[in-house]
Amino acid sequence: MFCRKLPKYLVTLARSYHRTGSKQSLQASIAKVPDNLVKALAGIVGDKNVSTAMAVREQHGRDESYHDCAPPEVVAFAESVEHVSEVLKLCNDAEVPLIPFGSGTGLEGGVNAIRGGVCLDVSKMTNIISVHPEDFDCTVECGVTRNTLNNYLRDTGLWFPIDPGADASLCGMCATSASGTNAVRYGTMRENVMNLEVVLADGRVINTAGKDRRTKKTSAGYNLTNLFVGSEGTLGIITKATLRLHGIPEDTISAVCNFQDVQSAVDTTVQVLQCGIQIARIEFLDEVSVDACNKYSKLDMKVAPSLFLEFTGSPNSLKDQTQLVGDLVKMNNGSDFRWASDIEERNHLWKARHDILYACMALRPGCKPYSTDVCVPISNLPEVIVRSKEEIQKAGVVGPIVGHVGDGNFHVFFPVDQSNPEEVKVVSEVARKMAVLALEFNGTCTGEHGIGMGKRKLLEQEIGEDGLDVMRQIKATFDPKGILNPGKVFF
Ligand SMILES: Cc1cc2c(cc1C)N(C[C@H](O)[C@H](O)[C@H](O)COP(=O)(O)OP(=O)(O)OC[C@H]1O[C@@H](n3cnc4c(N)ncnc43)[C@H](O)[C@@H]1O)c1[nH]c(=O)[nH]c(=O)c1N2
Ligand SMILES: O=C(O)C(=O)Cc1ccccc1
Ligand SMILES: [Mn+2]
Repeated sequence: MFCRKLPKYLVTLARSYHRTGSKQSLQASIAKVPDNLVKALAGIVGDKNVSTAMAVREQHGRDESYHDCAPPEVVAFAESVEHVSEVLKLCNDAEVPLIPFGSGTGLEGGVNAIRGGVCLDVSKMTNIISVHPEDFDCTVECGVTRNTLNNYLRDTGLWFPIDPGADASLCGMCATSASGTNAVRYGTMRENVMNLEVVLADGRVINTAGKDRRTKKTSAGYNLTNLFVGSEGTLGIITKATLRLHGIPEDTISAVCNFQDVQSAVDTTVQVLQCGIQIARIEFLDEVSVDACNKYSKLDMKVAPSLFLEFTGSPNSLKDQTQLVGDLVKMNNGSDFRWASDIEERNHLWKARHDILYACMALRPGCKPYSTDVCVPISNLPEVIVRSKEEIQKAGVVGPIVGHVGDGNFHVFFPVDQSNPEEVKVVSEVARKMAVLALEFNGTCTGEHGIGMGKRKLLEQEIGEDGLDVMRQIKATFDPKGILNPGKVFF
């Protein structure tokens, strides 16, 4: 087993834990940020950019998931890469944890300061540095969100298609390797990032593909860019991203259709892909999700397992695609399509799909989302979804299913009352069983939300002990003192 010297704050933490043996004392002994470090932070980013106010700390101590809020000791707002570099040097020298914060929309507790320390909020770094329409690329600072970028690009005829429902920061999306409904057509962040500017734990600034490089392909050495994509703030702070852009399609049509059972909806999806149809989006909703969606987004869809689809291209190609998919739907005893071709109707449909997390939360007001995120090879998807649904029913819990089924990726939303440990336990057990099932079917426990706090145990099962050791060695190379987002990805 790979081993390294514990950082100072962890030694104190471990000692105190062993003395009293309780979780409470573990929390109470979380690293304190000394006053002189708070002053030094203010010296770097300015007084107005440092806060120890409880409201600000609490805002930064949680994301949109069910994980308990763990506020950092202090929040600093960076306005430049120089700020980020100086703050990192300071925290690294003092061996104080540092947690990057993008826009806090994550779903795995990535920003929760479970070991205290400094939260570095990068949302004020919002420059769009360059757009090269002729090369289909752009470079943005870390705080730019995907909607801001797409509004900026409007007149160029280009867009950045990766769309987690939330208006997340683009570098937060790099950090979690996000995707969403468009991934079936455009890939995930991994396929759409060309270069990253990253500040390392010791304050050095690197460009993962070399300064100012923005090529569609490279075979120059190791793929550092993709090492940082999905690193969840544990290897460095991403301060700039060079991203691939795409042309806005000529024509778009959306549609909804429904099926008698889950199996037929998912079988249709698999057949669409196996026929090589270049579908733009194909999303599955089970009957519980459709019901939640109807109520929350004022739709009147039939309450049945359904597919939301989108086709893009020239008028002729749209005709061919829709005809072929229509035939496949009929073959699987699906209903006729309900088409949405005008832009308002389409936007309403996709807004409803993107709001599904909130629609599910409205099923049990006051509850927080405990969500699963398994992804399997497409041919294994029907069996994994059907068996997961059986597990949910056996446990007697509410668990609407939505899926980016074209990627073999789906979510179950369990609304949980965080203050009821018994309920959290039941739900965690169903979620664990589902993840193990996905692993048995050659899948992953997380297609797009990341490991964060909730899936650390599953990572070992997925990657294996030796694989995890290599990951720890990489972590130790980039962050020898273990200050960057400690307790995430690994225990
Ligand atoms: C309603 C809704 C719907 C969805 C989702 C959320 C919500 C609220 N998500 C999840 C979420 O939007 C996604 O994980 C984003 O990539 C998070 O980006 P933030 O900027 O909010 O990162 P956030 O601030 O939440 O941080 C996430 C992690 O990245 C790290 N981090 C943030 N900025 C960093 C930086 N500049 N450098 C290094 N590390 C950094 C943080 O430390 C943390 O570990 C999602 N996701 C998805 O993939 N597909 C989906 O379909 C959806 N759907
Ligand atoms: O909407 C999505 O695709 C998400 O990733 C968020 C989510 C997670 C779990 C259930 C519903 C929505
Ligand atoms: Mn999703």
